[in-house]
Amino acid sequence: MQGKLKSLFKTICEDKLNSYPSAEEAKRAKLRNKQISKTLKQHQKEELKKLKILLLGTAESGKSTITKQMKIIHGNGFDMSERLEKEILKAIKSNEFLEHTEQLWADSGVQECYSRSHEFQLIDCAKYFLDKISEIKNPEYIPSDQDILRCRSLTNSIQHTEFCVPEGGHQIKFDVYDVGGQQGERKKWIQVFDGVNAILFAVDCSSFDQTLREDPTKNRLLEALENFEQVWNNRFLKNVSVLLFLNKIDVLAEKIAKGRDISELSQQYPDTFPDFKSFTPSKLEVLRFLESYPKYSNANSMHPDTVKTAVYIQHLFMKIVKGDLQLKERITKRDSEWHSGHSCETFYTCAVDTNNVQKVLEWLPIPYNPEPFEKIWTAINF
Ligand SMILES: Nc1nc2c(ncn2[C@@H]2O[C@H](COP(=O)(O)OP(=O)(O)OP(=O)(O)O)[C@@H](O)[C@H]2O)c(=O)[nH]1
Ligand SMILES: [Mg+2]
Repeated sequence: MQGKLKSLFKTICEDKLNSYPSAEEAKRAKLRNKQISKTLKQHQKEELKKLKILLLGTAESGKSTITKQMKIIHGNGFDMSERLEKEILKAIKSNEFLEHTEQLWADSGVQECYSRSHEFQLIDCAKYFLDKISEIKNPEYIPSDQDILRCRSLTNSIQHTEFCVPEGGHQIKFDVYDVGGQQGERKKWIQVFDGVNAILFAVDCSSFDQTLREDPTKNRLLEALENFEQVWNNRFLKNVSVLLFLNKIDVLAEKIAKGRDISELSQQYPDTFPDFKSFTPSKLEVLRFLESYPKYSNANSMHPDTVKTAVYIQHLFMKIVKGDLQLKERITKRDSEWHSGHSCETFYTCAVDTNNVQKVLEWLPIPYNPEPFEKIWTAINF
């Protein structure tokens, strides 16, 4: 018995001795600890310089096009393999197909049909590519940046893009999330709401006379307003500021020049769309618009109703921001105190125009700055 106790005591002592680290091991553990906390601190610092941007908005509003612009302006652009992978090249069936398409596009009946394209579903870029079939027919054809920007490809999963922008001696990392805007895609949006620094909400301003692809009974602009109302009043986004991109101003200008008129909506939905004819934008509002589009400053280059329509649409979105317009009964009414943690700034954009987007994006690192949006924007631009 005594012998057994003795050996047990010996085993315990040896185990205990083994469990204590040697001086050398303790030193190494301390060093490892130091390294880990250094890495953590470094990581925290990097996290601080990271901006998570969410691109939201209904389908075909231009979210993916803006992401492509970010890649061109701040990323590495598109390399040859990406260009050759583009849908444009996949869409070219054969030379014979292109010949027939070219002949059809030259037909007056088809042109007449195109002039009424707001009455059916046709992608925006159709005319752009049909006008350049002779170039696309060339076996040497390689899509240009503009061709890639015009190319339409529906987003049906959450797309993540990263790029860095130098700012004040350090790099700000942008984490951009592009989502699908069709009704069925929007339930996925909540997955990326966590830790968002800013929302970039895209609106197709030219869509006032079109209906949704996924629901032909629903007006596209009304859908965009309702969707924006949901985002602006979402409790998870209470402290997230919104950059509202009133997009496709070029398409809007073309439509107005052809005689399309937003006042038709006032007749259909008088509670949402106030009388357009009696609406007059202020001088400052016109100036703000022209600053984004200096080419329209020449009175001959733009129908006067273009700026009027763009500002009219901006007012509709601002009414939602101010709580003066409620579209969906089920959306909880929030007061100005509830909204005090975020703001909304609007921009008139043309997502396929790199200069225009660059001008707007130059301002993007600013949400990193603790100053409120309005103050900075006013100081820089007006
Ligand atoms: N002319 C013109 N075309 C635009 C503009 N913005 C986007 N487009 C075109 O509109 C089409 C749709 O744009 P996308 O960027 O794919 O739209 P999206 O919001 O990502 O759409 P979903 O992925 O379905 O949510 C593309 O063919 C773009 O080239 C614009 O400002 N002007
Ligand atoms: Mg998309």
